[in-house]
Amino acid sequence: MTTTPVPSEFLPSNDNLGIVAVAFSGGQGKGGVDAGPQALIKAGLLEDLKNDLGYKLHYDDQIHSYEELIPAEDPAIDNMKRPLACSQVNNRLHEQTYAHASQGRLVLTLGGDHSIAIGSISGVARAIRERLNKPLAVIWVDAHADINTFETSPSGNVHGMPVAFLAGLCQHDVFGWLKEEYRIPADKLVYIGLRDVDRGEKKILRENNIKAFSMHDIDRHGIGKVVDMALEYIGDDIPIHLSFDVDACDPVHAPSTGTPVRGGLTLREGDFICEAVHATGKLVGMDLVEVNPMILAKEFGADTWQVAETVRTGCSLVRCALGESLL
Ligand SMILES: NC(=[NH2+])NCCC[C@H](N)C(=O)O
Ligand SMILES: [Mn+2]
Ligand SMILES: [Mn+2]
Repeated sequence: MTTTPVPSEFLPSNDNLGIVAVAFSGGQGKGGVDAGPQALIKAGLLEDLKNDLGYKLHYDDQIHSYEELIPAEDPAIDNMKRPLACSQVNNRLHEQTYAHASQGRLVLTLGGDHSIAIGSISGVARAIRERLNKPLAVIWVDAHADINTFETSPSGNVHGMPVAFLAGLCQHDVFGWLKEEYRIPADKLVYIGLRDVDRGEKKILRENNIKAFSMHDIDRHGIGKVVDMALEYIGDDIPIHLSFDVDACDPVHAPSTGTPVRGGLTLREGDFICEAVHATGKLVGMDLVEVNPMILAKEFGADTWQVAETVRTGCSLVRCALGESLL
């Protein structure tokens, strides 16, 4: 395969980092995931990025809850729960990540549930298309495929649907703002870490020939080979957005999340994926989502090791993707 590398002047200058903190939980039913960004920031993540990794941070010092965009009444439409909140928050977030990315900044979005990838990724994709005339590749690291359409979703939760909207596999008037040129091509999407995929999602993955590396593939080939294959599949000619759902990691490392699934990535496997993506030099955006400090706080109290460990895992993943090296 011959590919033209992305000209370096179009890639983010490696010291300018745009940050958007998104306290949104409406893509699913469990409260507390909106407290994720605050927990990550309180743990010192932004200081680490600034002081240890040397980034110039572009952060508005706000944890956005977008209250003004969330209607009091928001009944389900076509099986989508809280459709107006999900759409309006993502539309606003889209403008925020677009504003950073169009100025050549690498964009870090801290969630929040995974529905926010609709806004974060579409904003970056729009800027990349304008600046480079190229699509955006997405590496989606997750226990789940999040590719249900509103028709196939067993839960009606939008955090199980972002990829379907982003890849144009489903469209709905509620998300009418999500234009064609903000979307990502299904053949530049690759999954790592899948282990809990709904029946309807498997059909969508098969029918659209979407590249996916499950935990089974990681067991068989090892994480090094799987990441090599994923990066080779994308090719070296387009920028990458890394969308990391903390539940990709095993519940041993990330127990405080809304939909944990056993048999996941070790901390090192998660960190390795991030390090390898960083090493490509083509990372233009990252999401870190689904850290929910309340999940286990309810059961065991706020200061349990489970909450601290999940936050620590989230911070580690972000630092690795942004260039923390071992030596
Ligand atoms: N971002 C997540 N944690 N997604 C979990 C999705 C679970 C399930 N597949 C659903 O559609 O509801
Ligand atoms: Mn997940
Ligand atoms: Mn997810």
